[in-house]
Amino acid sequence: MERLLVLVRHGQSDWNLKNLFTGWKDPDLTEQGVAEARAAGQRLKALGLSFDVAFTSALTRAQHTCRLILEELGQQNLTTIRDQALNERDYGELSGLNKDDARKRWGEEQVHIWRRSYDVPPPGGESLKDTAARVLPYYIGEILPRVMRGEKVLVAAHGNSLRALVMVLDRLTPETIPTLELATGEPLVYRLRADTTVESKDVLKG
Ligand SMILES: O=C(O)[C@H](O)COP(=O)(O)O
Repeated sequence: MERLLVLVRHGQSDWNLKNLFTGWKDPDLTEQGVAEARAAGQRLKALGLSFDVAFTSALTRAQHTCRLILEELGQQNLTTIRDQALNERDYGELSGLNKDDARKRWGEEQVHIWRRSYDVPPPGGESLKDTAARVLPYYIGEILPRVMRGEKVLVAAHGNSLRALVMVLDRLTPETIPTLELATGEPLVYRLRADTTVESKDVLKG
């Protein structure tokens, strides 16, 4: 039985383009982001993949990405489950600030720690550990059981909500997680074993 799980970070958003911390703010995709999402769908289609269910967050950029991928696959009517458990990390007081301005104000190193460390939250926001504490129970309770039943599952979400998931799938540690970067619109195709661990991982680059 195939146990297929595909993770995709949304395409470029308006605030990615403007270099702003986004978090739970809700900008839509840019034109480039739309093209990235469609290209992701095309790459999945080229591999002959299709899905039985899709999951996305409560935020527009991820939902839009999910819709465009499904459109490219000819699966626009597929059951799509939205849940804020899959939302981007809450960036707290950084939300809406320019990332370069933040580096000038707090220093390169501090901003990098907020963005990429495992357990240091940005002011008023969520660390990756906090994000994992909502993403992983949702994965275990809602997503993984479907994968294990043989349903082919698409998850369209965010840089940090997916980093929390990839950390577990790829067995990264608090020490190695800071180097993990997820590109926009680049599907990660996982196949799982019967014991839920990863049998294979393919990154569909453009
Ligand atoms: O929320 C954001 O600002 C981005 O989507 C992800 O930000 P990061 O690259 O700082 O993790």
